[in-house]
Amino acid sequence: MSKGILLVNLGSPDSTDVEDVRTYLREFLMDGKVIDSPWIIRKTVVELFILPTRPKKSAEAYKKIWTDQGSPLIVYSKILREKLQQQMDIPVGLAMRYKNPSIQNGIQELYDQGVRDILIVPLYPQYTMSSTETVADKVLEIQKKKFKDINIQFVKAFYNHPDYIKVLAESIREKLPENFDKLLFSYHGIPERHDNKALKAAKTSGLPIETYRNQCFETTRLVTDYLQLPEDKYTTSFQSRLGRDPWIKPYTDHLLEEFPAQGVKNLAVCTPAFVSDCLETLEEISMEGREEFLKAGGEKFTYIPCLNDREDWVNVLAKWLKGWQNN
Ligand SMILES: C=CC1=C(C)c2cc3[nH]c(cc4nc(cc5[nH]c(cc1n2)c(C)c5CCC(=O)O)C(CCC(=O)O)=C4C)c(C)c3C=C
Ligand SMILES: [Fe+2]
Ligand SMILES: [Fe+2]
Repeated sequence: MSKGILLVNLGSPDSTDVEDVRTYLREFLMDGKVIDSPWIIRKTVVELFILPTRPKKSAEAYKKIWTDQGSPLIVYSKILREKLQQQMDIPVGLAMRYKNPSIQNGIQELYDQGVRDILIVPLYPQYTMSSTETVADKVLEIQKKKFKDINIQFVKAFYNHPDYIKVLAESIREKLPENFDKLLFSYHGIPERHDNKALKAAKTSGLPIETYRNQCFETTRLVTDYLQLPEDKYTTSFQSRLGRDPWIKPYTDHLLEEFPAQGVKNLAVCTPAFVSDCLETLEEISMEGREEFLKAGGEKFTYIPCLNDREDWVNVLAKWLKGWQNN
């Protein structure tokens, strides 16, 4: 059977218009793996409490990072796809979980090229239900409805893969300033409830317990071991909270405010839950987070970019994908 690859990232609004942001947020937040309450409660919360006000605020944030080519997340994902395609002799497609280019179109384009065996690559190093799992759900739903004659496989979470750890660590080493006081690993947060669900499922299935929070701490441990950083030089936190439920701790914004009083004046921040720079890294961390830290008395803030289209990252992905292609 003819093989092909589909990279899948989260997705962005089609533009920074408030209406486009609203449509995007509706699709995103109505996903039962993102807001995991019964449909009627989710619908009420999203339509009555989030969508009337959040799109305007989010559109303003998107405007600050938008490029002539569009959303950074999509631009970086497209460049990554192009560079990977140059190294692969099977088709490589790109799709987004929410909005465009859609997963359905991504599969259709591969199908039209004769592909019947697809490897889905969710561009998330750590696994959780609101990222990797919802990609798998959507792909399988589309396969069942429209592409019954194709075979689908998924790349697993790669947060602890030595190849990934090496490129992440090297990307950090290149940007770490001399005499930094602390390196902060800030990961996208999730509600505590989501991790508790994962823990319960792991206990009943007898599988190893790998909550999202554990995977993030393990990423930090492996990278800092590689870089041989002493324990007082780094810490881990979680960003991007939404709503009133408790999210996994510690919270990035709290640490950024507390650091200067603890003597952390020269801070570097990396964001390893994201492989492509996006709203959450460029606006929330590199703009808002920087401002918060400096306002609290910090002196130097270094944002360390995501892997984006780094050559060593493209090479690692190509190596993994060629392994599957030749299998
Ligand atoms: C690491 C992957 C991600 C997980 C896990 C995740 C969970 C999650 N996110 C929200 C709510 C929002 N996230 C938003 C933006 C956003 N989230 C991720 C990745 C993960 N989210 C990315 C890459 C982005 C940036 C997208 C871009 O276009 O650049 C947003 C939208 C922006 C905003 O209004 O703030 C929301 C909302 C929840 C509720 C959640 C888990 C339950
Ligand atoms: Fe998110
Ligand atoms: Fe955010």
